[in-house]
Amino acid sequence: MSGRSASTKRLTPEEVRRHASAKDLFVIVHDCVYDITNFVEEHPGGTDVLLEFGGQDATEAFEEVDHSADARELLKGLQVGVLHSHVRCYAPFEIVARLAPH
Ligand code: HEM
Repeated sequence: MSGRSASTKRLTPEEVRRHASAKDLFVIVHDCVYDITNFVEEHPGGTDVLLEFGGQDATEAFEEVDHSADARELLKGLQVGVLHSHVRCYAPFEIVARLAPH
């Protein structure tokens, strides 16, 4: 296999910041980069909040709302990369799994 898969592509914050419009929208959550362009219209919390965080780090806002496991699973399919300083990142559903008692 050659090259990196989409989910391990490394992006700088500057690169992520270029995707900040409704037609091309990335957000960072826990150092993972997600393309939420096709999800914006379906977001139960509305389009405005997502646009507000377009191209930026939405981790705190995402966690403050206490999103469900479904919301966390949803992000799984939307990952396009990882912040440049990281080899990999943990998606929100993985973080929950790691925090859960064994
Ligand atoms: C970036 C990825 C995001 C995804 C995939 C996502 C997904 C979802 C989903 C599936 C729900 C329905 C309730 C649930 O299952 O928890 C929801 C609700 C909500 N989200 Fe998000 N969300 C995201 C980001 C954000 C951000 C950055 C905010 C900023 C504050 C936000 C604010 C809300 C609010 C306020 C609700 C509650 C809506 C209501 O019940 O009336 N979300 N989100």
